[in-house]
This record gives sequence, structure tokens and C-alpha cells, in this order.
Amino acid sequence: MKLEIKNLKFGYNSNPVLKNVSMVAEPMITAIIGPNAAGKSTLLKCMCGILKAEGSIILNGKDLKAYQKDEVIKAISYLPQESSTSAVMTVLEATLMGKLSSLGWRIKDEDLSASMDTLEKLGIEDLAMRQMNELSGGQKQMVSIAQSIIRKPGVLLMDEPTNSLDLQRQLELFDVIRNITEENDMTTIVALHDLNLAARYAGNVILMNGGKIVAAGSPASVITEAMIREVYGVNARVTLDGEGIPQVIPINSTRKCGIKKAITG
Ligand SMILES: Nc1ncnc2c1ncn2[C@@H]1O[C@H](COP(=O)(O)OP(=O)(O)OP(=O)(O)O)[C@@H](O)[C@H]1O
Repeated sequence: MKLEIKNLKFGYNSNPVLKNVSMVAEPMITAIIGPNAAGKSTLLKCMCGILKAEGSIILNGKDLKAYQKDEVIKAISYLPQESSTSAVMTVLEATLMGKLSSLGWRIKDEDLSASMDTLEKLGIEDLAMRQMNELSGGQKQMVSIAQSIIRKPGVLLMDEPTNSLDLQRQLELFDVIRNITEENDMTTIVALHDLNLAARYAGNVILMNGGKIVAAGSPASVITEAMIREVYGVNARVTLDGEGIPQVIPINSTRKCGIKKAITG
């Protein structure tokens, strides 16, 4: 599904956060990068309709407002930064809920096997009968991801899906996301802090800063030493590997009080 955003404006309590954001996402992985408080999460929440923004969100040529609510729920799956899945139920039941909540509440045999397949794809089938409230943060995060991808939505929005995962799980998860995106012709949009993951897995990178999109294009065109210095205030070495994928090695911060400036925006 093609997702187009035109002149999106949004503010919390009239404090402007998104300032005329326009972008297009096609079926592939798009990474949204940018410093803390740039507006990445807010943009994702506007894209799925959780936050009501000014401007247009166009899904396959039709304004999101013209779709029925259940059509939007089926078409767009959103995985928030903080997972709230901690209810007393098994991992298999929680995964099944991800499917049912988008398709009605009748359980069919194929829904159960789809849930098990999804857990296997993510390498967490051993957790199927474990209780959700007994899982580690990373395990819970993997279940939230299972709940999102089981629906095979046209548009998959993920906010920092790797932030509780160890290095191996991060790569495995992105391998799965890439496969699912390609197999299902999905438009996958991921907000990410890890520039190396964005460079390795995204076909398109969108850079946000101060509520605006300041660059968009291939990883090599967006993730450059000059950009990292200017937007993140960090000196970094960026080299291109054999496939032309940028690899970022941060060296030092150019700011004296960097944390305060970055967090307060
Ligand atoms: N619920 C809220 N109420 C008021 N202001 C908010 C709310 N959520 C976010 N903001 C503000 O909106 C701005 C953008 O926040 P947002 O979470 O979209 O940024 P982000 O790029 O996702 O940041 P991070 O990388 O730190 O998660 C920030 O200044 C933040 O303080």
C-alpha cells in the first residue's frame, strides 16, 4: 500500500510538534531517524489515526478519513514504543489476540496455526505456553511484534521495535521484518535511533529534526558524516561497505551539554 502524507501539522496543547510534514512511503522498509524529540513517534501516531492531525494522510490514493474504522484497523498496524502487553495470558493467546482484534473475535483453527507460525518465524515458539506477565522486557517486545506482524497489514508502523532486544535479536528481528515486508508487499515504517540498522535494512531513510523532515532518500544519501555532525552534534566516521551501505562509527560529541539540548529539543 502506498502511504502519502501531505502538509501534516500537529501540536500537543497548541505547542507545534509536526510542522508541515510531507512524505511518501512505498512497499519497502522506510526508516524514520532523528534525534530525541524530533517528532518521530508523533508522526507515527498521526499516520495510524491515534492522533488527529491537520493535513492529509492518503492510503492507496484515498484519504484515511474516507475509510471505515475497521478498514483502517485491518490496513494499518501500529506497534508503540512502550509495549503494554502484560496481561495474564499465554504468549500464544496474546499473539492470537493480535490477529483477532483486527479481524473479529471468532477463533478458527488456521488462526491458531498462524499464531504458532508467527512465533516460530520470530524464534520464540518455546515461549508459546509461558505467561505474558512472567516474560522479560525483550521477550514481551518480541510478542508485541508477533501481534503486529500476524495481521500482515498493508502498512506496518513500528516505533523503536529493537530497544529492548540484544544484538542478535535485533538483527534476527530485522531479517524477519525484511522478509515479511518483501513477501507481503508491505509498507513498513520504522522509527529508529540505530543509524546502522536503518542503513542496513531500509530502502528509504527519512530524517526528522525539530518536527520537520530535513532529508529523505537512500541510506547513503542521508546518513553522512556532515548530517550526523549537524543534526546529532556528533563527530562520526561513515564508510560505505561493499554494497554501498553506510556504516557509522561515532567518535565524540561536539556539544558540551549535549544531553540537555537534545532532550529538550
Ligand atoms: N503526550 C504528549 N504531550 C505533550 N507533549 C508531548 C507528548 N508526546 C510528545 N510530546 C512532545 O512532542 C515532541 C516530539 O516528541 P516525540 O515523542 O514525537 O519525539 P521522538 O522523535 O519520537 O523522540 P524520541 O526519539 O525521544 O522517542 C517532544 O518535544 C515531546 O516532549
